[in-house]
Amino acid sequence: MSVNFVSIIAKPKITITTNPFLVSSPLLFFSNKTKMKPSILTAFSSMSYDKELAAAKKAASLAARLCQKVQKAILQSDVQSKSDKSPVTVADYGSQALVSYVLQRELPSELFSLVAEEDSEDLRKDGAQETLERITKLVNDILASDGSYSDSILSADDVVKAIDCGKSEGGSRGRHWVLDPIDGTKGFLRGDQYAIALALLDEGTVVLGVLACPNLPLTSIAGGGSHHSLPGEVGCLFFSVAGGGTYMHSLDSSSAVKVQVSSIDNPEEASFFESYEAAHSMHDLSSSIAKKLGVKAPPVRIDSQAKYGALSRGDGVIYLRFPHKGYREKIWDHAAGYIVVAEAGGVVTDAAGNPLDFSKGRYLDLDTGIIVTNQKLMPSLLKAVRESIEEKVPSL
Ligand SMILES: Nc1ncnc2c1ncn2[C@@H]1O[C@H](COP(=O)(O)O)[C@@H](OP(=O)(O)O)[C@H]1O
Ligand SMILES: [Mg+2]
Ligand SMILES: [Mg+2]
Ligand SMILES: [Mg+2]
Repeated sequence: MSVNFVSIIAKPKITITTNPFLVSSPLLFFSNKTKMKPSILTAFSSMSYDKELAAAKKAASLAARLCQKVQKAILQSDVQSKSDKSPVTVADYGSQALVSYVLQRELPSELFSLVAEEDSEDLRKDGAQETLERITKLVNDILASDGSYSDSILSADDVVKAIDCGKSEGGSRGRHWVLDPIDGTKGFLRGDQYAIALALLDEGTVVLGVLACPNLPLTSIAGGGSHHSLPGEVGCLFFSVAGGGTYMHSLDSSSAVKVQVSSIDNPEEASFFESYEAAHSMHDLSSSIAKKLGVKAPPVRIDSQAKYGALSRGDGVIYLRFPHKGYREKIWDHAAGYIVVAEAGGVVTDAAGNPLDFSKGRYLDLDTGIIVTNQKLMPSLLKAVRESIEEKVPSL
C-alpha cells in the first residue's frame, strides 16, 4: 500500500501532523486461514460458545492484520511516536470498526452489545475527514484481502457507526463483547508489543477471550523483553473459553497448543512482568515487592496484555500492575487477558486479593492494583504486596 503518513491525532483533539496513521493509541493481530485441528475442534464443540469463539477469532485476526499493515507503514516512515498521554492511531479506529463489523456479520442473530475503548467523536470533527477516509480504506482493504463479505464495501458512515457500536455500558445482565482494539498503543508506536484484546461477558462473567499479539515471539520471552532483536517467528493468538483451558497458535497457522502457567513455587526462580511505561505502573513499588519475595531476575517490561499471554504459557510467573493514584482501570484492558491466564491455571486479583469484577460497567472497581501469578505463589505474593504497600507507599 502506498504510505502517506499524515495524521498524528491525539485525544481529545485530532491534529494533522506528518503521520496519517497516528490519530492517537493501540494492540492486535491476525490470520484468517486459521482453522483449528480436528482434535481441538472436537474438544471445543461440546461447549456453548463455539460460534462466538469462531467469530471472535476471525474478528481479532483481521484486526491484527490491519494493525500489522499500519505498524509496518509507521515503522517505515521517519515518524517518531509523539509522547502523548493518550495516543490513538488509525489502526485503533480501524481495528475497532473491523471487529465490530465482523462480529455483527458472523453473529447476525444475536443482540449485539459492545464495550470498546474508542469512539468516533474526534473523527466527526472538521479536518478529520481525510483520516476517516484512510480508516475506511484500511478496513475495506483488509476485508477484501480476506475475501469475506465481498457483497459489501463499507462507507465512511458505516465505519463511524461500527466504531460507535462500542458505546455499551456493559454490566451484569446479558451478553456484552469487550474490546480493546489496540492495547498498548504506546508500544505499537514504538514498534514493540501490542495486542488486540476481545472478550465476551455473559451475565457479568468473562466466558471467552481472544488475545492477538502480533509482535510476541512464538517461543518464550523469559528474561528477554519484547525487542526486535529476538530471533524467530512472531505473532501469537491466545484463546480461551470458560472451562476449556487456554490455547495458543501462531497468527499464521492453525496448529493450536494448550498452554499452562508456570508451576514455579520458589520465588528465587521466578521472573515478573510489568508495564514498559512507568506512567502506567509504579516500578519502584513492584521492585520492592520483588525484593521482598526474593525474586532475583530483573523485571520484564513489555506493553499491553501480551503480558497476560506470555504469563499464560509460563514465560514468567508474576505480573504486577500498580497504577498511580487516581487512575481507574477499564474492563477492556484486562478482560481477555484475565480469562487467558485464569484458564491456563493462573490467578488474577486486585492488590487485596479480591477477584476482579467485570460486571460493574466500563470500569473495574479495584483496591490499588492488579496482581497475577500461579496458585502456589499467590499467598506469599499477597503478603509481599501488603507489606510493601504499607512500608513504601503510606499514602495509598
Ligand atoms: N496513567 C495510567 N495508569 C495506568 N494505566 C494507564 C494509564 N494511562 C493509560 N493506561 C492504560 O494502560 C494501557 C496499556 O497498558 P500497558 O502499560 O500494560 O501497556 C493503556 O491501554 P491502551 O494502549 O489501549 O490505551 C491504557 O488504558
Ligand atoms: Mg488508549
Ligand atoms: Mg488498553
Ligand atoms: Mg487501546
